[in-house]
Amino acid sequence: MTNDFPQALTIAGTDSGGGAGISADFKTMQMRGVFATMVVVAVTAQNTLGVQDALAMPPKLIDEQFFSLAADFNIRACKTGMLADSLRVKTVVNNLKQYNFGPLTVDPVMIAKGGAKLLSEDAISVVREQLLPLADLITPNLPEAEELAQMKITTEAEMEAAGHRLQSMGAKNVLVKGGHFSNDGEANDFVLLENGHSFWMTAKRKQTQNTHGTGDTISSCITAELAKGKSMEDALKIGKAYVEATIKQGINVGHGHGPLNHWAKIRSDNNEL
Ligand SMILES: Nc1ncnc2c1ncn2[C@@H]1O[C@H](COP(=O)(O)OP(=O)(O)OP(=O)(O)O)[C@@H](O)[C@H]1O
Ligand SMILES: Cc1ncc(CO)c(N)n1
Repeated sequence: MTNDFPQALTIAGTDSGGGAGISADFKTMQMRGVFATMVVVAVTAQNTLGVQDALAMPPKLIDEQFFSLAADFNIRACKTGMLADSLRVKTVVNNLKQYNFGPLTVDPVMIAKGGAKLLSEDAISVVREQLLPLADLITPNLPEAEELAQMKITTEAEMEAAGHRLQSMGAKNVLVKGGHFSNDGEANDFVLLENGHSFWMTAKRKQTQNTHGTGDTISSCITAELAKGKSMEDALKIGKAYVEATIKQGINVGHGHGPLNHWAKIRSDNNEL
């Protein structure tokens, strides 16, 4: 058997509400034509109104999920999302060092849109020192970039400076997401590539509260594209186009920060990218 259909892995937490975390990753990878697999690090009781409860998995069960996947699949790209605490970050780091699952995208998830902590305070330094250096791509939002780069970010120049700092700390490529940037009409993200080339990915900001899972969706789309063999630059551009489409072609589900429309179509579906 050839086992060559594009396969990707998400290492993250579940969202019972279906909009973020592994739920968003699976929908995104499925829509991008990639077979999705998962390592569940934590389970959350969550909906569009917030996170009601969470439980992290025993490290042994995390190890066993990695082992099961490595024993059977041909995973070509992987990503991390919610990692809960320092013990789980270390467990994931150990496994990533043991197996080759292709390029690693680290989405350093810390706080959910409603304010719930998805990563304990003491785990931030472990992410910075042990996980970030393994990353082919790191995709922080602004508060996460501030924590990891240990600097304030209030301007686009500071977004660029944070990107350079994160690269100097060991991440090969960096995407600093501007969804939290307090400017008027735009949602612009800064990209710094391994070869030193940098650029901005721009989009008009949609006025909507249905943005639950945007970070998970862009990082899992990039992971799916990398699993198909796209270059980092093309994967990033497709990720941006896809998340923009899932927001703009929105749906209404739930009573709070609603989920995205993962059925959304983008230009690259006509092979323009
Ligand atoms: N209202 C919006 N309109 C258009 N694009 C948006 C909007 N909000 C966020 N984005 C884009 O979505 C992507 C994710 O950005 P964001 O900074 O919101 O991530 P995040 O905080 O990690 O998301 P989450 O925690 O919900 O998963 C970025 O490309 C950002 O520019
Ligand atoms: C499980 C999980 N992962 C990530 C996020 C961030 O979107 C969330 N809200 N929940």
